Amino acid sequence: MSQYLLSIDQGTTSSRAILFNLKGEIVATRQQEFPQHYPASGWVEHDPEAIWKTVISTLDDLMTGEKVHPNDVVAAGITNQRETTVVWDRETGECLYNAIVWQDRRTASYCESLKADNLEPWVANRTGLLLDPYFSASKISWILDNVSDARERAERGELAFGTIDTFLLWRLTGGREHRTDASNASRTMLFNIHTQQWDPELLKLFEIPESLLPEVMDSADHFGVITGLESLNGTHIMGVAGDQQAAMVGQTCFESGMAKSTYGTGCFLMLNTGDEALQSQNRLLTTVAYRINGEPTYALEGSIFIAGATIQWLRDGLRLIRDACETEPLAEGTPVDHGVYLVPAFTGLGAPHWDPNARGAILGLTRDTGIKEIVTAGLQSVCYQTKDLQKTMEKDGIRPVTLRVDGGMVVNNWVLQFLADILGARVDRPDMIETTALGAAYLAGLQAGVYSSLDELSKLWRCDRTFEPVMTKDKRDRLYGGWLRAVQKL
Ligand SMILES: Nc1ncnc2c1ncn2[C@@H]1O[C@H](COP(=O)(O)OP(=O)(O)O)[C@@H](O)[C@H]1O
Ligand SMILES: O=P(O)(O)OC[C@H](O)CO
Repeated sequence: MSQYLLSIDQGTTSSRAILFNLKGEIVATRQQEFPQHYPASGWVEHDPEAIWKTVISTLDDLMTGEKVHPNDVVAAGITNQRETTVVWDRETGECLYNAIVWQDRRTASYCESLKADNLEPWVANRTGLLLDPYFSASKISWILDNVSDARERAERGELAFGTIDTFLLWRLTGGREHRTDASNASRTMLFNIHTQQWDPELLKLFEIPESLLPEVMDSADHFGVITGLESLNGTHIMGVAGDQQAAMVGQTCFESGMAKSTYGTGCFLMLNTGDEALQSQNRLLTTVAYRINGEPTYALEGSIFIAGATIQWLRDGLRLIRDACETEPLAEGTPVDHGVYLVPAFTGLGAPHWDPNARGAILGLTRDTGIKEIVTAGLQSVCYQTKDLQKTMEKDGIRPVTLRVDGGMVVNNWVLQFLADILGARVDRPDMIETTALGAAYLAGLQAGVYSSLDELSKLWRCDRTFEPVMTKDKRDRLYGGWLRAVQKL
């Protein structure tokens, strides 16, 4: 009998079910996209039922298609797009409103009003986060204030809130378990990262009844048992982590100073700071990387809202390319100093600017500008934004000892070479780039006793390719100077 770990990876644009063998190698994958809804400028929503459908159909398809019996699955893990907020009725399981997605900016003015009351330092001290619509708290408040009767029902204890992990766990366990893990809780802006508990003062500030909230567990823990999904009945869910934190586990960045950067829809650079919740003086976030045996490990995070989404926009919005893989040959045939800068502030700017009202721009256009310059500028924008994060970390006196990259974009060798050049630092790509799903599987495997320690997992990491910087410092400074001027113009 073969033995597997199963990972449920619920991302911003698609849901994936991945089966790993116990060496952490992919055995089979299923993936399904679902629609994005943009009901107003700066608003982004998902239909939670569409998310649920893609999750169960990828799971069913994987298990039946690969002829795997639930008894062959040692344990399952869930990893998810973070912050995205769902509120549902505990009795009927019905959602009150669409999921409000992490990218959604509708609560920008509410967050501004809290900032105007000088509450940001107070909130940041407790949560490690900045007052931005990105996080769940203001999204929950919005639902309670805008859906008819929601506040009264919440006060009567009839409603449940969850990030996507919690929503899926609730549904997969037939409404039995209302739980999350510390990494996801740390993105809500209601969780005190020092006490590792929901913070009553923050609940008061955001006017959120405590009865809405899930129980907070370790990231490797016993979350519940799947019922009502024939292909997986009886499977134990033993790992949960937000997708960026799961990627950190998948990349085995377990030592203080190790960093990973994930290039999917957005880009999220996280640096392990060990048991110290190091606070940035330069607008990076402090977050829980993972919690194991009750011990939190913290990370500094730089969040970039738009990375691979720029390439999707070049494909679907501007129709300059038909497929993301066309970007690599186009960039290879373009000098890096073509003078065009694309600033993809489609949903505002994240770290280190945190400007929800900024919007995108293309600068430096001339009569010679063509598709290849604009596409190359799109790829470069992702690297320049990573440089912004590196500079910000340096201001905090921190330089990563290693930078491991992953996510859908890192198949692009040109991007990784330009990244190494513009950072002036080595970039390592592992042979397995599905590190988010792998991290959730590792957490489940740890809890199930498949792996005895984090050290054992570290030994499984394999490098596919290292990218060393070759660009001169002069050229790097010149190119990056142009980017800074472009951002300033916004
Ligand atoms: N060859 C490529 N070059 C540049 N970007 C790419 C390439 N292939 C995929 N991408 C980008 O990677 C992203 C998909 O990565 P993925 O990790 O699956 O994202 P997510 O989990 O956020 O949905 C897409 O935004 C896509 O545009
Ligand atoms: O869905 P991804 O991979 O772009 O990740 C989204 C992040 O979790 C948002 O914080």
